[in-house]
Amino acid sequence: MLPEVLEALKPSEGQVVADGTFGAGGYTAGILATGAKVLAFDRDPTAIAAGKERFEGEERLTLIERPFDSIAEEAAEHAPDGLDGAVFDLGVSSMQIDQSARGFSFQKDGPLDMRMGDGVSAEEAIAELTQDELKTILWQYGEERRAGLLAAAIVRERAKAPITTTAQLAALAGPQRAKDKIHPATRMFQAIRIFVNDELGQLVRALMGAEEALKDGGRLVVVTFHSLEDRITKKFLTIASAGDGGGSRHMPVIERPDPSFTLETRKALAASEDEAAQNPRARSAKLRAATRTSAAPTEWTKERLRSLGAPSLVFSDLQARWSQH
Ligand SMILES: C[S@@+](CC[C@H](N)C(=O)[O-])C[C@H]1O[C@@H](n2cnc3c(N)ncnc32)[C@H](O)[C@@H]1O
Repeated sequence: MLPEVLEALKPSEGQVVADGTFGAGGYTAGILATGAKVLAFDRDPTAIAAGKERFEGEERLTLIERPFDSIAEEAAEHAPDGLDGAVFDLGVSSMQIDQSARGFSFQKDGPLDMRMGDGVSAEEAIAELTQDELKTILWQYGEERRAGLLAAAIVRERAKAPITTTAQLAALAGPQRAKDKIHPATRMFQAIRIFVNDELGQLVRALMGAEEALKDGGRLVVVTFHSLEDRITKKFLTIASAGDGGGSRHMPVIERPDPSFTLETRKALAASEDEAAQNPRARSAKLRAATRTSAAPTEWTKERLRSLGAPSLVFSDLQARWSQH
């Protein structure tokens, strides 16, 4: 969604923009072409190494091999006057999915890894988590209706032999039948990948970090690929821009007196028909954008988000314990 991202970010010469998800550098190249400087993050060392080669000698680019929840800290160092923009193009890159050795894909057999950067592998998680913990992960991060059944199948299987490959794990979900729109292992793989990389915790902290790091008038652009990411982003922007996103009988809207963002997209933008036709992944992409106001960041947003926005697992001891390994 590069054209839509650039339209929303509006980068220009002399500005400093963070690309939270450098990947193959497509967005970074588009931003650099406007004359802006880029602070680009990727937690994947291979993405950063390829980027150093591709952009060798580019003085307006700073490549940072760190998770993007460090955005406020890095911006304080590299852009002390604040960022003019920040973009997050969430999820895994096609480079990562296509390499079977990274273990992201159930379509190709490979070691059960799924790490974007360092940390604990999916193999270790699958070997050590309890059946209840597995069930919670599959339910909350995969919205998998068969969470209980699959957690039990994993525990039964690993009692016989260690689960070390993507094919072994995928087989537990059963074969794809003609009536299945998606492969039955899709949600299980999504859930474990999100858990292993603490993807939703990263997102929550990055949104809070962007609130801190963007200057007055700075643009925030987030491209999501599944409903959990989109819900958190939407909730955050609703909370930060006006109220708490409540409004039900159980959860009245609470207006924030000093909104830190103004919404640029009330409804998320989708990829163009052309892009969706060429790139299947783009079909589920949703872009949301907002502009930072001059209001100071507050703990208020964080507290409302915690109580309303994300699956409870994001804030749990279980997730914290495993992401600190
Ligand atoms: C969808 S790709 C980005 C593609 C990029 N926009 C481009 O034009 O090539 C996502 C990238 O973000 C990285 N990534 C995902 N989550 C991250 C995080 N929390 N911190 C840093 N990098 C992350 C992944 O390693 C991957 O390389």
